[in-house]
Amino acid sequence: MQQEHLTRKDKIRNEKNINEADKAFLCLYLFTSLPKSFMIKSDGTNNESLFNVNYTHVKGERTMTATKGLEGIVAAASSISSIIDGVLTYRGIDIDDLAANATFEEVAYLLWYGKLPNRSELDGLQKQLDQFAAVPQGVLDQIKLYPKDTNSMAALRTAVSSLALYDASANDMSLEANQLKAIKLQAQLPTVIAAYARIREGKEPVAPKQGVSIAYNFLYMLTGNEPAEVAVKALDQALVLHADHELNASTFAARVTVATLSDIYSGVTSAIGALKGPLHGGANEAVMVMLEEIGSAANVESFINNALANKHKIMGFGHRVYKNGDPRAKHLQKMSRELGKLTGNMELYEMSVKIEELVTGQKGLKPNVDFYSASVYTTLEIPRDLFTPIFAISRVSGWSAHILEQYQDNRLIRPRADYVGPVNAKYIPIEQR
Ligand SMILES: CC(=O)SCCNC(=O)CCNC(=O)[C@H](O)C(C)(C)COP(=O)(O)OP(=O)(O)OC[C@H]1O[C@@H](n2cnc3c(N)ncnc32)[C@H](O)[C@@H]1OP(=O)(O)O
Ligand SMILES: O=C([O-])CC(=O)C(=O)O
Repeated sequence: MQQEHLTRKDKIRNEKNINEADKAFLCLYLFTSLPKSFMIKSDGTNNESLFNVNYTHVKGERTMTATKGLEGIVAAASSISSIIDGVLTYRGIDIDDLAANATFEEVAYLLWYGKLPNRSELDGLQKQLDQFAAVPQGVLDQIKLYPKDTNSMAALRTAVSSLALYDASANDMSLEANQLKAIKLQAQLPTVIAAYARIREGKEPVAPKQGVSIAYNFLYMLTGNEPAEVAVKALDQALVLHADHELNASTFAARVTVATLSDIYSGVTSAIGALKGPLHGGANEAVMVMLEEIGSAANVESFINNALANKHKIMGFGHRVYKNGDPRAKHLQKMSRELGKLTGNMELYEMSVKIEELVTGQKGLKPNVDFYSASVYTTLEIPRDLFTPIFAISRVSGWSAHILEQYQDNRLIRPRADYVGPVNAKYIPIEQR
């Protein structure tokens, strides 16, 4: 076995380009055979740097130079979603195909079970979602006690953590129990968010409806009214587009948490905390803050020129992995345009297009998934601070699929730090400091 590893490793080392199978192999090889936090580049090019780890010696112990932000580090093998040459797939199916044809429930099933559901499997999932969608009264009572100005993602993080307290199977680590908890979380997140949004306005939560899609139910529970078909369709497609994204920061956080063999609620709570930040999921709300600050299409040019000249980040642009554009953004752009036309208000869409022209023209940065989702959700009359919670409604499918995958072949995730602090320091008694 060791010989086989070495032969393949040497083959890869000598090639100019390595393929995905080789990359996956290398990842496994490196994690099982070499010093455990060995680094490789993930850009597909083989070169000396593939094996070029900068070692330093601290007290005889070999440590490595850190890669800031873990850029290019392959930290897990996964069969859930892939980004290869700028193409995103869920279980091998192109996101463009799924965005055009799949419902969010089909996608969630695909992520959890590795295949598209047949009719009876999809019906079975719908029954389970119906069964679990109601949230324990204890959780609703707690939400009523949250300060009215609580940050929406902080509220979601706390509520999801407390869902565990009402689930007798929270610490059951069997595969069956964890699969069921994944469905439970998927069913309950929309209910929690809609309830929170109503409670803070002094309204009673609306109970979930049975036999309808997650997109429909969320809009229904939020407003108490039957949502328009076009709104349900747009939200459903947005949920499809946000469902999973390989080892993004929140999914990685979830995997790190459960790799200690902690429970699925802890993993999802960690993930919500990571998604909240404006460099990740929180960017969709930050885009809307920017659009509101700009105010109208006439102000776009001066605002963007000024922001770029002052080296401010433009929210919703740039991406760690996609350098030639996020394949999800074009779907959201189209949705933004169509919803604008339907509602007869193209202002946000036109502002967004103008921003894109300027930022791409001047910086070469392309919009990511968060950019056009801001105008889409606003046109759907969703409050700005629910954009990131909506991301979580979708991404909990991916988080839980990754958590299940992590449990299947678990190893504690514990990298090393490159120590750059003082050495040979001595304790100084307090009276001498
Ligand atoms: C669902 C998601 O999480 S998608 C990402 C959502 N986040 C955002 O939209 C926030 C805005 N974007 C960003 O902050 C970044 O592009 C990130 C966090 C997404 C990726 O960050 P990194 O891979 O670390 O790229 P990094 O921040 O090093 O950027 C490289 C260069 O591009 C610049 N840059 C990157 N993004 C932007 C941006 N949105 N606006 C202006 N400049 C930018 C950086 O300032 C940096 O310039 P420099 O080399 O002159 O210093
Ligand atoms: O992958 C990332 O770094 C961020 C992202 O686009 C996502 O989570 O959808």
